Amino acid sequence: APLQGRAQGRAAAVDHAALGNVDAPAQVGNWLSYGRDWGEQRYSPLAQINAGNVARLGLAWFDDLDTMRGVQGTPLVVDGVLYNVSIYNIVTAYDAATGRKLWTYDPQVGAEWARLACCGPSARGIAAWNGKIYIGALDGRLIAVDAASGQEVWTTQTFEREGLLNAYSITGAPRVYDGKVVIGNGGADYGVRGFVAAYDAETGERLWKFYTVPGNPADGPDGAASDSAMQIALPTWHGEWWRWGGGGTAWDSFAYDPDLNLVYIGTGNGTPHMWSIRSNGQGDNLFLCSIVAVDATSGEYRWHYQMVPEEDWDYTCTQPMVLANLPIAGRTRQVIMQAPKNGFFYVLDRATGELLSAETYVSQNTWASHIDMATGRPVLQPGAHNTATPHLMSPSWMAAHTWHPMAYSPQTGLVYFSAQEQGDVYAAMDAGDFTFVRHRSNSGQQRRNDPELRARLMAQARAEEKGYLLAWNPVTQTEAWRVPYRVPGSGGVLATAGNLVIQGTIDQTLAIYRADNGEKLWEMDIDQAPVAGAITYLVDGVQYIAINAGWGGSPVYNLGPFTTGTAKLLVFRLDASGVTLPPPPPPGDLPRPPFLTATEDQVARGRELYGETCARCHGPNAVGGLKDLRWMTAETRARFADIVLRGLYAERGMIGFADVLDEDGAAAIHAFLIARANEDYADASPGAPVLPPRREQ
Ligand SMILES: O=C(O)c1cc(C(=O)O)c2c(n1)C(=O)C(=O)c1cc(C(=O)O)[nH]c1-2
Ligand SMILES: [Ca+2]
Repeated sequence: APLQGRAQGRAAAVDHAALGNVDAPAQVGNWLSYGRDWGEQRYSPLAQINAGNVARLGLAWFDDLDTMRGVQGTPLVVDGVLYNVSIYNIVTAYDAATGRKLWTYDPQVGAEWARLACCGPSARGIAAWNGKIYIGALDGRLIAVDAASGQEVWTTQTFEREGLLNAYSITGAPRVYDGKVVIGNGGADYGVRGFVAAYDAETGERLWKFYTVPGNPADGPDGAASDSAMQIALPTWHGEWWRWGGGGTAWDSFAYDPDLNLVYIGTGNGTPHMWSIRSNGQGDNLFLCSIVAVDATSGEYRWHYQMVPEEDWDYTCTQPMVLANLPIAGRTRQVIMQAPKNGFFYVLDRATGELLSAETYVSQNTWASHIDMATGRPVLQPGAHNTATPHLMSPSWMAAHTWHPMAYSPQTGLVYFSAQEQGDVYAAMDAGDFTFVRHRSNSGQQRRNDPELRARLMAQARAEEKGYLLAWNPVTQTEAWRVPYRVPGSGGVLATAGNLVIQGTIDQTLAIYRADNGEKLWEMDIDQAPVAGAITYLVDGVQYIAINAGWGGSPVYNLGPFTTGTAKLLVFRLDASGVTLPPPPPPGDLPRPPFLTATEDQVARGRELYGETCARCHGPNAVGGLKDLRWMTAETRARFADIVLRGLYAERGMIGFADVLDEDGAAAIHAFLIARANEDYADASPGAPVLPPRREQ
């Protein structure tokens, strides 16, 4: 009861008007918004934990989130109460010092949303304002709950659920800017028309709506805040893109400048991915893969900068956007920075959208050689656009950097983020062969032609891949330092005034580095590879670091036999002792795969169907997903069609796919999985008995 009282009293008392100035004394110990401040710097001025003493860091408390799925959420801390969000948007309030649970709110998102959302039931964050917590649920509900009690205050449905083009979902965190809740949505890989909307934080009433791409011109204006902007966008589209929605979803990042009264929207890829199908291979397709600045009050267009004209690669510019004031060419510039999927780091003037600089941060970039500073346009590499012939693109849709939180330290002047080099093979389907299917990946990619060329290119991509923590100087556009990892897939980043940079790693650790030079100061095995960003906060004079540790989401597939414990919320402080994590489950023997009896054609068909239907959750090439399908038991194999077609495991989120697959298709996928298991069994199971022959004669 006393804790409850404290939560009530304090959550209601917070001076949220100070959110624009999170460094006001009353706010220094809090973490009030997804990126901590409206400029999304993910930099905390707290320095009690610092480079000199971080070696004394220990686990203070943890909570088992009881899932093997990826947990991407950034918690919030408001005056001693930590609000966390787990999969399916389940929100729990804890005493931030002790971990004692105060309340849990489960919005009861249906398990089918594990499939209806492109990338699993992830939730990256929640928002706080004036005694309320805001949840953007996967199924499109924007829900306000009372911060003290966890009781629902209001709910608004933000998108239509029915109809061919309504494959929307919400994975990103809502933001509250001066009493307005801003939320976007995802679905551009399936086929939607992207939009962003703002709601009154007290009532849930919609204030404005901004479409990021034009609809069917025959339908006339939308009556939305974006109507004038669509006049700019429309001439850059060709063909009949609206039949598939066009895409351009704002599925993750926003930022806000209260002085300029601008909301910055990061937009995503087109639907279908192939430009040749979507727009007859013509036009820039505004506002795909752009930063669009709109007036916070009216939602009206102010400026845009398109990073990826002619979007053709599932490149998105929804990656974190960070506002800062930087000394550039002798004067202080108000900038917005982003490191999107395409491997370039951009610095723009955030008042005007003027491009100040852009440089690639990856070692090879097959998309563009450089950005032409006179026109602001990329200079594409020869052959960058997709044709029927498979070619290797790096960066690929897997991104040189994706949603994983990025941090900027005003103390070092450096930006920190998880970078990776992961190429992939692209080939465009003939427009005439493209059929659109609701709630399925509608990429327009062709995945069967030239298998030998593909295999060679894929082998090259795997041989060249890298993952590293990058410290980048945004003024000089050069690398300051890097920490290389074994493989891609490490998580989001936090920077603090204690000269610290904090990141969960693919080696299943939490690691802390010196912010100025990258020297490793502390690392702990946590039996999980966190993808989320850490936060830090102060309660009763003690500084804590918290992180959700649960691997998943953005495709990372080369983890090898990856056994972890369940996802957990971990909280650390100096000199904590006595709290230990339960041991991870033992690896266990891999079930030996059965003989492959299918034909090569059946396996190839299965590979293609797997790529379209299963890879998002189970990992590209059947490696590293939520559940590794190479190592199914004989019992699971016997039930394969019932699981895949008839939803035997629907309550776990694996709902049936009978609407897009038939018995033959399911059998082909099974054949592909058996083929993959046979390929990998010897390596994955060292010491196992000699492999059975690959194929029965
Ligand atoms: O186009 C979209 O609407 C959309 C949505 C999402 C999402 O909502 O998670 C992702 C992507 N695209 C995407 O391209 C992508 O690489 C991606 C990775 C992840 C993730 O959770 O790790 N989500 C998404
Ligand atoms: Ca996408």
